[in-house]
Amino acid sequence: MNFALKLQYFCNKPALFCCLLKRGGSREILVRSMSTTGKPNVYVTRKIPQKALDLLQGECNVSQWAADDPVPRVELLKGVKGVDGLYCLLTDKIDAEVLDAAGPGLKVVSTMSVGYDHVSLPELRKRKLPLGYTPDVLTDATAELTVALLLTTSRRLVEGVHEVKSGGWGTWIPLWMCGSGLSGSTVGIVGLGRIGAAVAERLKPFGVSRFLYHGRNPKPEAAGRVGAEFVGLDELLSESDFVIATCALTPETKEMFNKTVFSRMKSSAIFINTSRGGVVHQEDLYEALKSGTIKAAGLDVTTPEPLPTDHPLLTLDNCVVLPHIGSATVETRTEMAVLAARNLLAGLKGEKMPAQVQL
Ligand SMILES: O=C(O)C(=O)CO
Repeated sequence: MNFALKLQYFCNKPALFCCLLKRGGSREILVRSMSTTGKPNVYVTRKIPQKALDLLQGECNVSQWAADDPVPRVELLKGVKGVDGLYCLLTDKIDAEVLDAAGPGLKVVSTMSVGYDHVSLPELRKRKLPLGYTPDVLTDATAELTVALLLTTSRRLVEGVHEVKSGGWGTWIPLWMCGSGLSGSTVGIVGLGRIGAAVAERLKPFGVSRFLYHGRNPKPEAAGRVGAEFVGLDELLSESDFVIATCALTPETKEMFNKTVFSRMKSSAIFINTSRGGVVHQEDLYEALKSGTIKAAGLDVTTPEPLPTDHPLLTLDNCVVLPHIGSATVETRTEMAVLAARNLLAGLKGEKMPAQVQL
């Protein structure tokens, strides 16, 4: 929607008073809608799918950073002032400062993501604030992308396409552009949660011979579906041909994939990360890829995001980097946005949310 349409759209809403501020470009527009109807006030930190916005606007007065770029911190701190509910994204750091800026009327925080490492749980606990998130609805899309990234990396698809376009494709050569196959391989999954288990189920038909997994606790039900063995991290690293990170980012997993961990993997190992960039020590990964300590890596997540275009990882042929698109199907992103809206609405009423984090 362009600026003029946006203005019209919000001003057409009954009982809403609109104020739009254009800040040097149509991508940075703050939409404020205020009402005297006694509905709860909520702040939405980004432009979100219309279906979710409609749900919120049906029951709330919505203020929104209606742009595709993340809300600047200073605007976030202003925008949350006095709201009852906060609808945020994984790019927004929700900490004591934001919660204090919102004030004592804040009843609920809802994030349009399954990961919630951007939200300070101790600060929520302190304030007895519930947190909504979006598990399940993105499992299939993220597992699908993980498999796609694994195959892209292991079969060197990006390099291959580049060779075709650049004239590097000469003739059929027996060992040219050879990668690694999944058939008969051992796959190690760090974090056999919903997404990790869905990845394993999708990889099984490729003829993987062994699945190993590591995490805080054994997951007998998910593991049973693919015959995965719960093992210590060292065993997983030394035995796996593919190491896949699908664990949450927590203080325990922060930068766990470091020099020591890479040195314990096979030199033929391929590392895939679709969880959070923060689980990887990126300088160590670069060294491991450059030196041949491991064979290749496929990353859907990095630190920071976006990864600067001059980042050393982007100079490597054996590293495939995607722009955090694990859950990026239209259906999935819409479902995530709607679930986050439903969570927020339930939290505002003091009801149990459809998907609430156990704090
Ligand atoms: O929901 C999340 O946590 C994501 O990373 C979206 O892809």
